[in-house]
Amino acid sequence: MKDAWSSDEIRKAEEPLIAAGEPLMARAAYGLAQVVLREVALRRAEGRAGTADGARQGRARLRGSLGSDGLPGQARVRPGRVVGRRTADAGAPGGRGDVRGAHAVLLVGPGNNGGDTLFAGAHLVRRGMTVTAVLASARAHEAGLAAFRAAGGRAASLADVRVPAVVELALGADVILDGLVGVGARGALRPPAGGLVRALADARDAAADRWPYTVAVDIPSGIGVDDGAVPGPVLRADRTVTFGALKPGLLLPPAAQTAGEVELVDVGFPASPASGAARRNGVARHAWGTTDPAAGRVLRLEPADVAALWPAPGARDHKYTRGAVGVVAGTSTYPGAAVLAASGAVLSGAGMVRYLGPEVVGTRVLLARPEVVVAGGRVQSWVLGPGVPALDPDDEGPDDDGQARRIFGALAAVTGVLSEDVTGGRMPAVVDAGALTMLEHRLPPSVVLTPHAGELAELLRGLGHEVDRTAVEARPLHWARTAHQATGGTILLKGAVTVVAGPGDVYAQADAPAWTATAGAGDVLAGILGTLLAGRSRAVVEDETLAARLAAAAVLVHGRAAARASAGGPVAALEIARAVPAVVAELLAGADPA
Ligand SMILES: NC(=O)C1=CN([C@@H]2O[C@H](COP(=O)(O)OP(=O)(O)OC[C@H]3O[C@@H](n4cnc5c(N)ncnc54)[C@H](O)[C@@H]3O)[C@@H](O)[C@H]2O)[C@@H](O)CC1
Ligand SMILES: Nc1ncnc2c1ncn2[C@@H]1O[C@H](COP(=O)(O)OP(=O)(O)O)[C@@H](O)[C@H]1O
Ligand SMILES: [K+]
Repeated sequence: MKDAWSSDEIRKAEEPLIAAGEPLMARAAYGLAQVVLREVALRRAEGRAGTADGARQGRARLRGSLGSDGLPGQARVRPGRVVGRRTADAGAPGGRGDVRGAHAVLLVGPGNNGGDTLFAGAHLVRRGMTVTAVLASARAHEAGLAAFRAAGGRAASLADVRVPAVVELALGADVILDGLVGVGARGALRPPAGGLVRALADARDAAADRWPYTVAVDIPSGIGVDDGAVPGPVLRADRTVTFGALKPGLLLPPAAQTAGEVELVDVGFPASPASGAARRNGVARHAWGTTDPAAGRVLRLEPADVAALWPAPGARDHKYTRGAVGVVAGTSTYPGAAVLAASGAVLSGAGMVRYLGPEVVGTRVLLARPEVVVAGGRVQSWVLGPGVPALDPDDEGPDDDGQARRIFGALAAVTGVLSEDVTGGRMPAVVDAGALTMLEHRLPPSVVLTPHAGELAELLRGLGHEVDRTAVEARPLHWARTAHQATGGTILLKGAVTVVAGPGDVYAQADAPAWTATAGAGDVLAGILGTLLAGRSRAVVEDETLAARLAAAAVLVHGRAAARASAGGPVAALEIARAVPAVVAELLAGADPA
């Protein structure tokens, strides 16, 4: 599990170590320099191994690895992907490659983030690189600047060289280090750093793959460290080298999409933040109800976590103990969603899937998945709403084949409004698509709402918030938490990075390739989640934080299945469902089904 520490927790971790004289900055700078040396050497070596044109190719390969649209990854790299922990002085794999003559440009701010960058720059100079530091403020870290100059680095003030000249300098470099601000940043980058970064970001967009490899120091300068916002200009990085612990903004959208691959340098922090034990004992729950973006941890599940959560059957299980999923999805106009949701549920291993809906749709579901029982009966979770039109209060007789009536009935049951005798009682549910417009009662956290940004904006508007899709995309964590507080339900906000917010920790999952953004993919996810909730139905009702964990697990499996089905190319929603069994098998076997 990836665990992000807030800027306050970073400070609290640093204080005793600095007081004890631990050389944190030296470790950070050394680790940063090793990564830069490794990446520069790697790209050079790749170029040299090529044709007679190798030298030129080598130079081209030193350039950034983002797509021409600027988004990291798209089909190639998952946004905000976090690569393994690396100790500052271990291995130094890049240390042995030839980097002589390569040119680095350092963007240096006034604080310790600039200090890290200058000390790292000194290492690069000593390894034979030509390094130019652009000092964006009147102040710079004194000892760092002295060490950099003593090593032979050149430093120029932004006030003297001006922004256009820095852009030219950057375009001619092999690698750029963004050390303007780190965890001490507050709000959008102010002038002159803000203007410099805006110009560099524009130049990066225009230059596309001719832009130099860009490394963010600790964080991409200008992101919201704790909430993942992008309040102003940010120079997107190919790689972020972060110190001591991950920061929430490196996991959360939209900031995570500016970080490239994230690499952690161990500077000697403890294994968990100082407040971690207290938070795990429920302080986050007490803090719940505030809009403090730092309340609750920001986590990312990894394959081993999902394997531990997955309700794999034992020898004594039978289909009823494993959980039946009730699916209310699709209408005669939109029958496909029913097939996709039911397939997602069946192929993730439900004991049984029951389908409730018009006969014509039930027939199609049976044709695709003969395992489905097209009849009512006891279930352990509901999947409500895929392919069901939104409720229109002005339309007296919606053309929904009675699906809204069925959904209202199930929602009354899962919220405890109807008695157990009639319906089976409180149980977990997935509320998707049209069912998101049918919420009448306060929800328990065992009900997981699965909107995309547009649907969440609509839901929030119905609750009196002035918000549109763009606003939700700008602050997904904030709006997911707001919706959780307003409805009581757990919110799974879909996107390239999916955010899950419930009564406790927040999950930010980045498992799917961009090809997943295709009609019907969300219906499959609803089915997968329905199976996970049914498999642990009672526990989900009893432990109010479990639904969010299972929701994050469903997102991981869905994303990995999409990646497998895509194999770098287009993917159809039903193929995502078909890839689920192999992904689950690999997870349970302890493998990483990347
Ligand atoms: N304290 C330490 O010994 C360590 C700190 N580390 C580094 O130190 C960083 C934190 O250092 P600092 O606390 O000095 O803070 P930063 O260097 O992150 O930034 C603070 C400086 O930036 C300015 N600033 C803040 N917000 C700004 C904005 N929106 N626009 C423009 N300027 C802004 C402030 O006026 C201040 O001068 C970490 O991110 C990390 O890189 C690492 O070296 C590990 C050890
Ligand atoms: N850019 C992206 N990269 C990766 N996954 C994405 C991206 N955009 C959307 N997704 C995922 O694709 C799925 C789309 O679901 P949704 O919008 O509900 O579609 P539908 O309702 O048609 O099934 C979600 O799982 C979402 O997280
Ligand atoms: K930075």
